[in-house]
Amino acid sequence: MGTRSAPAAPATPDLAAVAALAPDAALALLGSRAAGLSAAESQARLASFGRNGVAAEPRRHIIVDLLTQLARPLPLLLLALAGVDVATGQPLGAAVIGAIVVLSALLGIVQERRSGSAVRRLRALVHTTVRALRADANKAGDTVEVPLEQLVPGDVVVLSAGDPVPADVRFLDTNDLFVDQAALTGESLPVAKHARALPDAAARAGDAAALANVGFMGAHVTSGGARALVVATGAATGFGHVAAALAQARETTPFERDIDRVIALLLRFMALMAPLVFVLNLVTKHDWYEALLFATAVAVGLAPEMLPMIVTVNLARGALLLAGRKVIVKRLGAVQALGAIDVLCTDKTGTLTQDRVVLLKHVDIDGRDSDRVLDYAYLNSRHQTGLHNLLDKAVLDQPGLPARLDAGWRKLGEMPFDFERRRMSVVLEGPDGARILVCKGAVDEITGVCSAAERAGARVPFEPAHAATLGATADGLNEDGLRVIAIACRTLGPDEAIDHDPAAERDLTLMGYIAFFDPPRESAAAAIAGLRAHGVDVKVLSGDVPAVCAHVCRLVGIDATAILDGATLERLSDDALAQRVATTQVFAKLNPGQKTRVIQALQARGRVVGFLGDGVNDGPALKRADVGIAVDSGTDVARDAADLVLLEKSLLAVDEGIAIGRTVFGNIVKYVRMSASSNFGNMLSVVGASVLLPFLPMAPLQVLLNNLLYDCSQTAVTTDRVEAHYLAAPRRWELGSLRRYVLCFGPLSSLFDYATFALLWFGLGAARAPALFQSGWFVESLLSQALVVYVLRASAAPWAAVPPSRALVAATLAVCAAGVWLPYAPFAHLFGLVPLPPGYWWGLSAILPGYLVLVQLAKAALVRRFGIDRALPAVAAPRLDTGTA
Ligand SMILES: Nc1ncnc2c1ncn2[C@@H]1O[C@H](COP(=O)(O)OP(=O)(O)OP(=O)(O)O)[C@@H](O)[C@H]1O
Ligand SMILES: [Mg+2]
Repeated sequence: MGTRSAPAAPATPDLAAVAALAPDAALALLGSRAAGLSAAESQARLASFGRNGVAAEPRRHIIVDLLTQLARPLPLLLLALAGVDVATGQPLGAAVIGAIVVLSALLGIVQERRSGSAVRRLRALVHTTVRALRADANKAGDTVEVPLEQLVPGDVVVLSAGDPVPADVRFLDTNDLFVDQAALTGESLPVAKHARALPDAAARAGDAAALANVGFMGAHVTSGGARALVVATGAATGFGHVAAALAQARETTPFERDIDRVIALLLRFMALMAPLVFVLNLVTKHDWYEALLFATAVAVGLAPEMLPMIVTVNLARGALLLAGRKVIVKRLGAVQALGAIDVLCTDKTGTLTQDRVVLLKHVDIDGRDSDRVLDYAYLNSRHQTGLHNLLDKAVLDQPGLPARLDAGWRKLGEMPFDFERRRMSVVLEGPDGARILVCKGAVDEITGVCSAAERAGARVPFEPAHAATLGATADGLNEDGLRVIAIACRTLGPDEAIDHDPAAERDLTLMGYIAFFDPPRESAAAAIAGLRAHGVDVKVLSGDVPAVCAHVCRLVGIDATAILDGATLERLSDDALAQRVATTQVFAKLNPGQKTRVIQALQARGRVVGFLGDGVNDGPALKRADVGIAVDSGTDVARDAADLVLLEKSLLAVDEGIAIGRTVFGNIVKYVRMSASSNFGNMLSVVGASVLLPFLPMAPLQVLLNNLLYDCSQTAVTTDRVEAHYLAAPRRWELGSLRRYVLCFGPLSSLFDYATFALLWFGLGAARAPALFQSGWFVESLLSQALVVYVLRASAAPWAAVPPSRALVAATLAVCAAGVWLPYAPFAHLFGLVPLPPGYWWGLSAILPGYLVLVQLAKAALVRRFGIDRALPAVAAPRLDTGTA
């Protein structure tokens, strides 16, 4: 097969214009051909059109990163001051300021980059691929798996049920294609698509969603198949901006907003204090330049510049730990959110139950074995082109059937499955030429469209009188925990048209039932008990009937006494539903929209909700939940919508993941509390010293250096262990407890600063030696902040608490050693540091332990008075109803 020379990549054409063209003309317009692009063409186009992603973060050069870091008010101010230094003939000072500014920016960049690339590597493990035709493939019509992000306009892709529509596409040929574009247009039912030209498409350009021969990025194929031409990718897609907006909206979790609030709070504090420090020093020392320099340095010390970086590093560490448990993080914020969830909602099949469903029975309406029922079930599963789920697979796996039924039957039409109708039909022509509609689906949804039943070979009308006896068979199977699917048929009239209209599902004859054994996973009961022990409620959101849900729930230890079904839920107002979700653990017969409503109702009650699912019908719920968790073996739609992907289907991994998320959260809280209190303490000392002293209490450069060293040591907090109570229950951020913390430990640390001042001033004659005073405070401040971490990191006493991580110990030792050594370093004079007399060290050896002991006493008092940070309002423990597993 010859490949023509690569056509030039055209600009992205208008989708409506392409819709108006015949398939061949559409291919030509995009410079493509039916056999697809060649590998080289696709490469070239990828370079000019860019990746097919809405939120593609370009990899920036480190210099660009550095410049962005520096282009913020504080670094700019500092660099301006360095400029003043140069102008006033102090190049050394300028160099040191410059070095410190660049160093602290680099520290942030390096950490964030390391985290970023780790997360990107992990994400690459779960990317979605599409089958694309390659003009230069070995065999015409061969497809290659192409990562979704690498699709380009002109690519020809092959789509089938369960596939996401990977870009904006023009269908080239279709085979009973139905597409669900609810996420984009709000139509809840799948819409039929075809490949014919729509000459008037341009006139309806405003109503792109109505175009029946195009598919939109963000939709997915519910049934049938198609070959499609990629027209627009990435941000150029019609809904690219919508998707980008959605992605954006999703980025800020309550936790992230809390972090932003803390940052805003600290910035306000800084904005208040820095001018005050400037004025105080100006008034007392009459040197505006020194005062400005000092106030700026203080501002740098107070700026929460490291906080975003610490949060990112913490989350990335969590993501790596989760990867070790075979859980892949797609959105970094989800690590913390996973630790925060207090309800886990889960789908039933494949999560609580095993991946294998076994067909146990095929019976007529009276419960007698019937091969005819199985035959019809097989014909339906065999010819339907929607996703083959576990039920279809179990039917198709029946031995012996294919040989008997594969010959002689021809498919004429199909009414694909959807989660509103809960049934699907195929229209077939039998070996005898008769045309028959075969329908299978949920029992109520089938009997609703039946007017008769087959009993002992005869067709009996469907009268209310024996509706009860009819139901009894299905109910009996359900009671045994079997999933039941009803089978019904209708012979079509000779002139009855065949199309995709589900209205043809009427006047059916109920043939009987097929029943499946869907055993629970061995690990499910233990995992659910574990989740509950960790303060996480487990709720089941299923599309199946109440009886089957109840059966499975009993086996895995979920209380199923009160089951809310979809129809009842539909009648409840949002408020009423919010009431009901509190006491209900099991929700049955839900459609995808109702799964979402349950999650919203829980969120309205202030719950943090995780959702675990694997089906196409779980997509909206996965998006809506605070953390959407999909399984790798599930549908692409589910994996796309999820924040976390389980490589191994196991609830145990979720339970372990929650502990990791909580550790991350615990360490972030730890960092915020410690740095906020030490900042506050430093402020109290600086303000007092500014008023009392005739010189600056610490040279501006020393303030900067001190801050840099402390920040370095604090990054190791991300590796620390957290206390058991942090793991035991979900915790929420509490600004109240942060305030308490800061108001208690800030003044305490300041108290010991003043003790140091007194020692230096009265004991060591620093009144006439500013450099000695400044060096003395520099060392005390650094050591006390680095060491107090060991008291504040846990609510238990240091000797009783969980041991600190080795990295934290190493970082603290390094910083303390640096602090002791710096006054004696060969370059000490650059920072205005001078050697300290023995008297100072003696004094310090009393001040530091005194400080640590007092902090421990104060902390113990706080814990006694307010408890270890208040946990969430206790979740009413559900009654454990353990059946026999
Ligand atoms: N392949 C199928 N053929 C016919 N009917 C089906 C098929 N798949 C599902 N149904 C019907 O639709 C109902 C809802 O589908 P499904 O069980 O997949 O929903 P779900 O919410 O994912 O439930 P689960 O919690 O069991 O995973 C099923 O109980 C069944 O009655
Ligand atoms: Mg399911």
